[in-house]
Amino acid sequence: MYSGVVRSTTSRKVLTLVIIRKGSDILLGMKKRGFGAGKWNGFGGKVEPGETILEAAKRELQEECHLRSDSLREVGLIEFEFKGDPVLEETHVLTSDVFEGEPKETEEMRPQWFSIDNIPYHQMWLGDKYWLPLLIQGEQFKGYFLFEGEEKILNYELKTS
Ligand SMILES: Nc1nc2c([nH]c(=O)n2[C@H]2C[C@H](O)[C@@H](COP(=O)(O)OP(=O)(O)OP(=O)(O)O)O2)c(=O)[nH]1
Repeated sequence: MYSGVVRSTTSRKVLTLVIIRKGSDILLGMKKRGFGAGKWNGFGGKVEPGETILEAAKRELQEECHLRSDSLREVGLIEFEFKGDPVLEETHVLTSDVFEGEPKETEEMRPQWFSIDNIPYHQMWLGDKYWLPLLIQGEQFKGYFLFEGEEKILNYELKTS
């Protein structure tokens, strides 16, 4: 947690977010329902009790787009906070370019490959344009984003390690 940031959070939700790469493409999914619906995003969700981060990331990748990967690496950790919401979302970002299967649409996500030169940032979470380029460059990073609603960032911090 960063110094100097005043927090009023009382609990944490641990989440995963997987970005699969293939050459100069990344795989995103259009979220069809629930939190973040209508946005392109990586694949992920809540870590269930008794699961490791890695197990949860693999499970969500398979559930949401039918890809399997035994080579996911954690490269980023981002805390998302929403003003007025006491829950801090601790999001573990993992990536790999080794996977099995073909991306397949599910009830949750419609997957699509995007060139890294043509990422649809205008239809993604607002903070993604800050940290996703770091992942693409192969960097490891830690970040914090304070949102007001879904469409405004009040404050953010991002550093590479
Ligand atoms: N790219 C991006 N992803 C985000 C942001 N904030 C945020 O929670 N996410 C990710 C983390 C998770 O992968 C996902 C939210 O997970 P969730 O567990 O609430 O979604 P869900 O309702 O589909 O949950 P589940 O049932 O699949 O576990 O969105 C953000 O600002 N940018």
